[in-house]
Amino acid sequence: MTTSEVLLRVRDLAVDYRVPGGAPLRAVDGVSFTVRRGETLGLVGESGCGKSSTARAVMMLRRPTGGRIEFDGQDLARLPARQLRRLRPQLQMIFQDPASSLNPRRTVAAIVAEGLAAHRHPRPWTRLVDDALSAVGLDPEAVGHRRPTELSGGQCQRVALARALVLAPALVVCDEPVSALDVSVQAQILNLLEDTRRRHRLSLLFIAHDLAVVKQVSDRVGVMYLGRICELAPAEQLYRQPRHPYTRALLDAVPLLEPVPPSGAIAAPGSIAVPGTVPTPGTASTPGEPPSPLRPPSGCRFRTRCDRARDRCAEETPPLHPVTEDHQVACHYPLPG
Ligand SMILES: Nc1ncnc2c1ncn2[C@@H]1O[C@H](COP(=O)(O)OP(=O)(O)OP(=O)(O)O)[C@@H](O)[C@H]1O
Repeated sequence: MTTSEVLLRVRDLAVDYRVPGGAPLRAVDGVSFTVRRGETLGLVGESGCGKSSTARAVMMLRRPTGGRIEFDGQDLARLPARQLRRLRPQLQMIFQDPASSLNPRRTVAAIVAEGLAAHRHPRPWTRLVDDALSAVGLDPEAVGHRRPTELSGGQCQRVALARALVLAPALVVCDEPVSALDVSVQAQILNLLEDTRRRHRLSLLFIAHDLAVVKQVSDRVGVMYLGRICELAPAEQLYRQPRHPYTRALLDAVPLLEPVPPSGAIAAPGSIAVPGTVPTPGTASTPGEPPSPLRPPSGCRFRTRCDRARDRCAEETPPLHPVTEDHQVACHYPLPG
């Protein structure tokens, strides 16, 4: 992969939180990945594994404790404040709960213009705001003067995306962008994100706990467990042939989407309704709860829940290493390929 293909390179990222009495909580520990230009990288894992902390660090909303975040070749943590401010429009984020991330007292048009004002974009803004709203499938005439409380959850997430797009970003970090939405609306927003990525040649860092959702939009997927990436691979490969026992357990525990058989089955309640697909329930589940990040297990962090664990897993931390080109696994005893 050449440097020019990579838009974001995260190296050995660490994020700590202060907690009362004792050592800090390390929420992200040695995470490395790249996001290529025009690519969607999915990050998936159970609640508390460090996905949002990674996202906030990439956005420099929280200063990393260690490691590097290189955006277009520049290390964000070491950039002078003025240069970081100049880069900001290129890095945008959309959040889980669209309604609460939008100011309820402002009109939709004013919300979409917020970034233009913050970055002192020369006026007039009307055309840019209207174009951004149209790009996310909203009629500027119909919604521009409304307030978020008058809109549905799906419409609010479209407004949040328009607010990001109006600044012509190169990277949009999406932190659980559909998990607060109704199932039928989720599919529309995922399709919109995919369509927007293609049309604007955006890179997306797409974070979700739902494997089916991540599968639908991602080119490559990183699986996180207790602050670390345990597997990183092209989406199709990861879902077809996971090599880490944790990824296998996650996949076995959830319904995923498969092509509809010729007879045309109906999607089960609670699944994502994507035309031409139907969920296939798995059998196994991930045993037990993840350990606390305050006291992670020695060696491999997954070993306390892994039925393949041996002595070595408690003694040595498995590094993320390639098992095939583009497919990396952090496991001493990966599943057969
Ligand atoms: N501000 C904070 N102070 C202390 N601990 C925190 C803080 N934010 C997150 N954590 C802890 O850091 C760990 C990682 O949290 P994070 O929110 O990044 O995970 P996540 O995978 O995004 O989970 P979720 O999907 O539930 O948000 C968790 O143990 C969490 O309790």
